[in-house]
Amino acid sequence: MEIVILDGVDAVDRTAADIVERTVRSTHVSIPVLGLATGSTPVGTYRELARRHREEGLSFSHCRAFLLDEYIGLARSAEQSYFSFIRENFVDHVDLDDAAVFSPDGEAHDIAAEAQRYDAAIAAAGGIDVQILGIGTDGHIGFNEPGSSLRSRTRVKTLTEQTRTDNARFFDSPEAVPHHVLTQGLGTIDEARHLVLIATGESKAEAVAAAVEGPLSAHCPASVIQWHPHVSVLLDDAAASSLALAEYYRYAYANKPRWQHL
Ligand SMILES: N[C@@H]1[C@@H](O)[C@H](O)[C@@H](COP(=O)(O)O)O[C@@H]1O
Repeated sequence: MEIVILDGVDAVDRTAADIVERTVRSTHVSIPVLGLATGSTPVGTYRELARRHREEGLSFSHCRAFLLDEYIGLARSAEQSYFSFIRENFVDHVDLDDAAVFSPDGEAHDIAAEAQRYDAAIAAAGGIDVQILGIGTDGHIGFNEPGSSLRSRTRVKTLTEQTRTDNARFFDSPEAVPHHVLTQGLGTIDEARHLVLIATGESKAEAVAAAVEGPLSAHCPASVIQWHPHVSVLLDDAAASSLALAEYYRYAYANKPRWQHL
């Protein structure tokens, strides 16, 4: 696990974009599979990737993408659905084929079957090469709320009131935020080959400290990243402000061997 404390949100966006770009341009991977997160944190990364597409010829036409999660009971066409969110904030601005962008169907009649189908689709694509992750203020990744099994697969979860309140800003009223979601499990996420967790702002500081320096525990689902062999945690100063070993992380990154990528 590498913890990188960067100078401002733009640097976080650029560094996350660098990692995605490296995967997309890799000659070792014929069909790069991207794991996309929603929420406001990765929007700057997506904007930077779209800029590189426009100005630097970065092409996503050979890529596939899988979303982490979706609300249950919200039409895909609703502007708050993650299906719509990822198109508005990323897919519509690059040359990624819309048909190559997959997300759990929160309107499926048989939601348990849909969850299994989604895990199988990720496996059939060869797994995810690079997974972007945000983090909720209660330590969730995807929509894996506290108490999520560390080896869970894609399934239904009930949102905490904290998450519903945090996400109310995207809806007309707090009551409109769905109670249930379909989310990749922590075990599903753990199978991605590279996890890139990004967090900015002071509101994420406690959750980041619990995820990175706390015990590996279902109480803080994001702590599952400690178990993974290739993790980059990209933070601004505010999101890093509760880390006990911040000084060491800065020192280690500043002295990183030049031949080593994130
Ligand atoms: N399901 C998403 C998560 O994937 C995201 O990480 C989290 C944080 O969102 P934000 O980046 O807006 O703080 O929000 C939602 O709950």
